[in-house]
Amino acid sequence: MAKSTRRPLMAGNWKMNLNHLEAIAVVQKLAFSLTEEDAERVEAAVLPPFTDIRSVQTLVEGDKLGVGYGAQDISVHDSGAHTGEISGVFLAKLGCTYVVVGHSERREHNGETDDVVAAKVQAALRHDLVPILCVGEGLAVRQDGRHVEHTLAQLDAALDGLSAEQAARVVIAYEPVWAIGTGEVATPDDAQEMAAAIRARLESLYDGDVAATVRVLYGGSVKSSNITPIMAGEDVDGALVGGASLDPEEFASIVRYYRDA
Ligand SMILES: O=C[C@H](O)COP(=O)(O)O
Repeated sequence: MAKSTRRPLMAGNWKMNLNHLEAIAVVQKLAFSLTEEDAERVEAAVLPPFTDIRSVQTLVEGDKLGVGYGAQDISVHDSGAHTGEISGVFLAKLGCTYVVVGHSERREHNGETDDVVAAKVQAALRHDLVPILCVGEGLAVRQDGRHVEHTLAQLDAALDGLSAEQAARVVIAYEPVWAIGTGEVATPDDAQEMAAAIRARLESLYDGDVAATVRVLYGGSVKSSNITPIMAGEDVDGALVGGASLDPEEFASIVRYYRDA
């Protein structure tokens, strides 16, 4: 299956930015900036803080906006005595399509191990949410030339025990940690190298169309000025965008990357 059969996804991870009122303004501006052609060619989604999701849902559903949405994290549990945790049951009820799992910030600052990440992938799938599974190496690993091995080990751990049908529903985001929020963007060749390695690993793990259908995103200092060459990679199907997704016009320009392709 060729790249052209996979619908590009531009997902904006707002991280801990924008309150629920600001979220409404940003989503309205984003939807206003996107044309019908943009929406047909590229899927655009925002991943706001939990406290914004209800507002985004009301706006998107009420005005039938062509913008998807999801959450930035999910509990491994479905209910019970887990203070501060957010269940996939609640996210599904709020109409979320996506949930970010295994972001490097959570791995590093919240102690999320490969086992926790795998449990979160399973929690997402249990509630029909699409996990955007983040994998990627830090600077020292890259400098040692072990970036492919490291990233594929994270991938193997996160997908452990999934059936082909489950794996086919996952979106994978390759995010080299050294390129996140630093302005240091991986080259288009770096992004393509890892996206191809991820797809080859899926091919070896699963029969059928899994490797050909799974979307592999790149994340790390993506902007409208660098997205088009990154998207030229045969195995790169979109981007997980942090800082640049907070500006609706800039994010809309990223969604419109194809106009410069
Ligand atoms: O989830 C998004 C990534 O961490 C990239 O963030 P950034 O675009 O601000 O570098």
